[in-house]
Amino acid sequence: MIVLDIQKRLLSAQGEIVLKVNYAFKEQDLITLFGKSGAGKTTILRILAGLVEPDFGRVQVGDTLWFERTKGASKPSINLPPQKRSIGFVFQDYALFPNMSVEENLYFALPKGVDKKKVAELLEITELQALAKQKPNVLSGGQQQRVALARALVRSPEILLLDEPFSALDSMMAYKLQKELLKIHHHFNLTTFLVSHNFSEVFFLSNFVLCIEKGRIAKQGSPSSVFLEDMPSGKFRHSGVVLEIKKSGLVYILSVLIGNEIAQITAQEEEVRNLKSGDSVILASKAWNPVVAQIKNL
Ligand SMILES: Nc1ncnc2c1ncn2[C@@H]1O[C@H](COP(=O)(O)OP(=O)(O)OP(=O)(O)O)[C@@H](O)[C@H]1O
Repeated sequence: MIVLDIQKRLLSAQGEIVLKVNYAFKEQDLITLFGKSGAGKTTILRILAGLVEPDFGRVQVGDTLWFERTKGASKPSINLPPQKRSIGFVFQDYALFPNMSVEENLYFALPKGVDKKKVAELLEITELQALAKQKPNVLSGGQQQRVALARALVRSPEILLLDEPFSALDSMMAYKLQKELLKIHHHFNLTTFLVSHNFSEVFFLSNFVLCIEKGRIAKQGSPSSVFLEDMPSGKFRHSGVVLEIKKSGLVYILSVLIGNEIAQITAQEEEVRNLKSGDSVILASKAWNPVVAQIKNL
């Protein structure tokens, strides 16, 4: 279990909010932190990493306390520094060293005494061997992201923290890397915390979602239990994003992007009345007919 039982006062543009999280996460889950901008998602990652100190509370990983400070105490009784926490993280801007090659970026993160084979293994699993001698500035965004991911894994962390790692990538590249992330998550038995705003990403990757609203847990559970209440059930169910809604005679033709594929279905006026391009939807089947339902943002 990873226990996060913390409180921290945050200063937001709307004034002060209190980040208050008390949850025991299952190890080896892929957990998405979901919520509006400013809700406190990144701060949760930073508290886990030891980069931000809660006002009081406890962070415990398995039997080890990483942080503990009782309410009213003048200082924490335990506060492991980031380098002592078994954590790897990848932020949106990748933060690679521009003057070092791909493999040098990885060697730099390798702890003393660890076999250099670890770097070779990670270059192989992230399919970066051919680019090992290149500098980051000649790599595509997706390749740089893969280097950042490989570097985060050099210290064999138990926990991987990802702050919107796919948001700067086009949808094809993001999908490819998401598949790779799943492979890595299982291969290294990681517990992964991912901050994401993207529904297809949440459904494709995570088995647990924590919705944060103004610093509090608003909802938690599997992606379908959190986002698909009152949604149609059916033999197939895919989440996607509406690209286009066109009227064709008495019905509407809806183009929906699901992963990298565009699906076109016919829909009735009542199904599309409140929909617009960019909305997230679920496509399902009811008595062999496709139906569409909007996913409501929290
Ligand atoms: N160390 C800190 N002390 C006080 N306030 C902070 C601290 N770090 C962040 N904040 C504030 O807390 C609020 C939540 O920030 P955070 O980055 O966690 O939000 P978020 O949910 O990740 O948002 P986004 O999706 O926009 O990245 C922000 O208003 C921020 O200014």
